[in-house]
Amino acid sequence: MSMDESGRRPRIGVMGGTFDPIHHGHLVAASEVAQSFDLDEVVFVPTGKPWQKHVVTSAEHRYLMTVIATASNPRFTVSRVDVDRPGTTYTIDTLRDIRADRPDAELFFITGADAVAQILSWKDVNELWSLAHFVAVSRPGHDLSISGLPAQDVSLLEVPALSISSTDCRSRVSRGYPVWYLVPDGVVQYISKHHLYRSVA
Ligand SMILES: Nc1ncnc2c1ncn2[C@@H]1O[C@H](COP(=O)(O)OP(=O)(O)OP(=O)(O)O)[C@@H](O)[C@H]1O
Ligand SMILES: O=C(O)c1ccc[n+]([C@@H]2O[C@H](COP(=O)([O-])O)[C@@H](O)[C@H]2O)c1
Repeated sequence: MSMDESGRRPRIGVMGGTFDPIHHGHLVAASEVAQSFDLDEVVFVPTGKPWQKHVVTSAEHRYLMTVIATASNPRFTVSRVDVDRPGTTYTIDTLRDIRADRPDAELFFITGADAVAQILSWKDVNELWSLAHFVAVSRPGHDLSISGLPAQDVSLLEVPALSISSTDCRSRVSRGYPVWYLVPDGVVQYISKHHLYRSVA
């Protein structure tokens, strides 16, 4: 996608996450930011090897569940940059790779309230602000605060509260509880077909 006839730069959201599994909290957050920030596209970027999270499932399964969950939305796409890059996943590399792919675009990195609270611990945090505008969305159970972060580079957005987490989805599957309506139908079927989360919480 390049600049349109009016000279407007494409506005691209980047939704990074471990997505183990992807759920409706992620999808609503991306959809709301797309609406509020007039985005042309949201690129979902499943992590390869996140360093601040215990990952249960292979990157390939998490990537495929993300593709299934986003397939019906013409403005949602999925990138393999983090899955394919060897080594630990850092957002600084994610944003550099997406920028290299979309040199014309304005990037908006989407994070939930829990993730943004940790952002000062992220690799090369002071360089992140020049690569993207950050949008921190509300999440039940977490205070939405951006104190200590550069105000011109970070926005706050209230989104419909969905009290869903991947941890809870994994736990429910392992206990034999349904995850229908917490994750997209295709993801329910993918989890069942590949016997994911049967013995993990
Ligand atoms: N219910 C939700 N509402 C708003 N934002 C969310 C929600 N769930 C996750 N996010 C945000 O989506 C991004 C990716 O989240 P992630 O894939 O780690 O899911 P998670 O549910 O937090 O996973 P886990 O329970 O395994 O820690 C993060 O920025 C996170 O804050
Ligand atoms: O760059 C970092 O150091 C860093 C540390 C923790 C999380 N992140 C990113 O934040 C996003 C959400 O991560 P997570 O672990 O909550 O799924 C995802 O894109 C991660 O790559 C990035």
